[in-house]
Amino acid sequence: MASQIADSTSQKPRTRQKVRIVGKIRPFTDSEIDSSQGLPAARIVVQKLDSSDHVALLVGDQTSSQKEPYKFDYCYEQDEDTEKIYSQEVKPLISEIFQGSNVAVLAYGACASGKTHIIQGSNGKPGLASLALAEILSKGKKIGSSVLVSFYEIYQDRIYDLLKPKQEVFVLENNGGKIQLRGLSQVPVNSLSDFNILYSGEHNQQKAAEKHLNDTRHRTHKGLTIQISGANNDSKITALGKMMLIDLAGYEDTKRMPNSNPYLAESTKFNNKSLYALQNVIYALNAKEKRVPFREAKLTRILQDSMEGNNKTLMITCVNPTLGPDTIHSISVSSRLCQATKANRTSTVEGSHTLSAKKTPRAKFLLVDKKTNYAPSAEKGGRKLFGTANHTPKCTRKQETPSVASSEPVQETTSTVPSCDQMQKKCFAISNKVALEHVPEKEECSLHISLPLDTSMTAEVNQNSLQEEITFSSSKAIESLTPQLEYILPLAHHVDSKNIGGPPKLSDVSPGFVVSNENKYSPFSRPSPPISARLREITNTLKSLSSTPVPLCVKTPIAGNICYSQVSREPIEPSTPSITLNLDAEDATAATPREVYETRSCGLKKSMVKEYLKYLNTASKEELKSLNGVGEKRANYILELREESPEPFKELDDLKEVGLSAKQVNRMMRKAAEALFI
Ligand SMILES: Nc1ncnc2c1ncn2[C@@H]1O[C@H](COP(=O)(O)OP(=O)(O)OP(=O)(O)O)[C@@H](O)[C@H]1O
Repeated sequence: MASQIADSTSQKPRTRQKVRIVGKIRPFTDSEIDSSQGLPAARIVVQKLDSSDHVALLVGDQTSSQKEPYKFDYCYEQDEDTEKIYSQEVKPLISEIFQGSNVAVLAYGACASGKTHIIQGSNGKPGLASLALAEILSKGKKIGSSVLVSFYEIYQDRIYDLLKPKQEVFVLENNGGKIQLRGLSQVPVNSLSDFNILYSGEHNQQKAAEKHLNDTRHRTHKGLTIQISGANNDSKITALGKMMLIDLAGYEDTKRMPNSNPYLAESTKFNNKSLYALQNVIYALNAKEKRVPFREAKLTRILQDSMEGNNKTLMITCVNPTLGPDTIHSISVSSRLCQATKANRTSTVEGSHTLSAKKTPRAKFLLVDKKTNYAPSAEKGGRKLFGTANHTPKCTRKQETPSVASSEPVQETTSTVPSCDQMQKKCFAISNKVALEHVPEKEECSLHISLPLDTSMTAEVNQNSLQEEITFSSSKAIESLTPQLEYILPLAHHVDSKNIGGPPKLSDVSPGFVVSNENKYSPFSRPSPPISARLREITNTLKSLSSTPVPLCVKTPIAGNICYSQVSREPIEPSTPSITLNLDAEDATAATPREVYETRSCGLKKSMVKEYLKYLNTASKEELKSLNGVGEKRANYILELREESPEPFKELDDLKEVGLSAKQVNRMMRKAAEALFI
């Protein structure tokens, strides 16, 4: 092939991306040469871009009129063989796995672009798998570690063990977030010949040269995992790093496929969906996005622990020199992944690659398959309505999250309203004081206050610091703590309203009187009520903020020095913590009704989100289907996720895993909130 290497341009070297993307142009095959009656004309040119290895691929007419070429980290040309790719790209990664890192090597491209040849080898030439394994075995022997291999394929988004026929493999996430493949066999390998027997054994796929184009079984993703194990002092096997090599299924535009084989079209659709998912992951990693959508497909789930963190990934985009539309698509996608940044997430998708931009619709680059319920990306940079449930709440108006009832953008304003953080600190300060001080017995009385379910404050304070009693030693102390009490007392309303009809007022709190809550709730003592009921409770509390509190504190005379109350209350789910206050606190700071309102609203939003996520993590299929935006398929997928991980939804962002966009989540939560006011 005639290729030109042009001199470097003025372009600066690009920042190193997380996923390295190189191209490999395969040589023309005999049949291609035969059909063109001689060596076909070169239609692809590799141009060096800068002093680093970065290159541009000029394809077809672009050689003469190219404005923006397809950029790659590097590209191997037709005459460069797999050994060269191995020594330049893969061998340097092997030392990393001996230091505990994981590495993924992916062969991506259109059908017949040379992916299997690169990974598995063909025509007597070894592929990357054998070359890497030989090196790993030799290194491993030197340090006394052993090598285990697994071999699997992903067919229609299901994983099968290729070393154990018909054995399905399940991706699970343990409590520590580690990915585990249940049912996948790991076979110890001591020599390259052992490996070759396994690799080309009867369970293995057909070799590249023997593939039948109409065979659906060869259109699968095929993965090989080489795991290194060491022995620690207790002789327990300890896993070091691993290398995953994946021969991805070829990308094919299903619209161009003949209708004759519906099974083939179906499996191709699955393959493409998982390829989109993979592209989304690579894009997110290279653009250093906060959220990487590993859960979109089994393929990406498997790769998660080899791609995230400091692990390294190499993607080799195989290029068929005949340059069909699928090859152009693969080149275009790879180039964009290579240049992924947060800023060009949307702007580059339309791209200026005239040739591909028209033929590669934006949706495909955004890698969202709208028909799929499990592979959506919906990365639209949408505003979060509620923020995330497990973040420290921020009540100042400098937040990005509008209120439940309003979808108006939140203005950034300066305000004296304290944040939830500040309020929490106040409460911590109060409770800490109690722990330190002994109140003179004669003057003491107790105020037991249970906070409503999961206010922002209780979530943080409950488990560690709060006591069951608030003890007042004198009227002076009550005065000094007035601002805090104004904040805390209304919180008792949630519990108290059932029996005493309203929150205690400040005037009820005085030495010699007790306001108490005798209930001892445990959040785990009984099943949670339906989410609608719980949300209604939250809303009631919110409503109470806008109404004048009714003085309904129960006062009981002091018996001796011990203050107690006989207020009977129904236990209410979930547990509401009690707090202990000391009125001698000297560092009391002001809390205005506005502060109270801001703080509580923030807590309510957080509570609502938390309850909603808890519901998604525990509800039955039918219950899930009753939610706005959840149908049969999505409910099934949620159940599937719950099988893989005990608590798949930890924050609102996780709902994107089931194909909900930020906008949909926003709508979902708003609907839930609205329902409470009907
Ligand atoms: N570097 C190479 N040198 C010689 N022949 C090659 C090379 N790469 C690929 N080929 C040949 O090209 C043909 C297609 O290659 P291969 O089967 O590896 O493609 P593929 O991308 O894996 O295809 P599919 O997507 O259908 O699985 C094979 O006949 C293979 O032998």
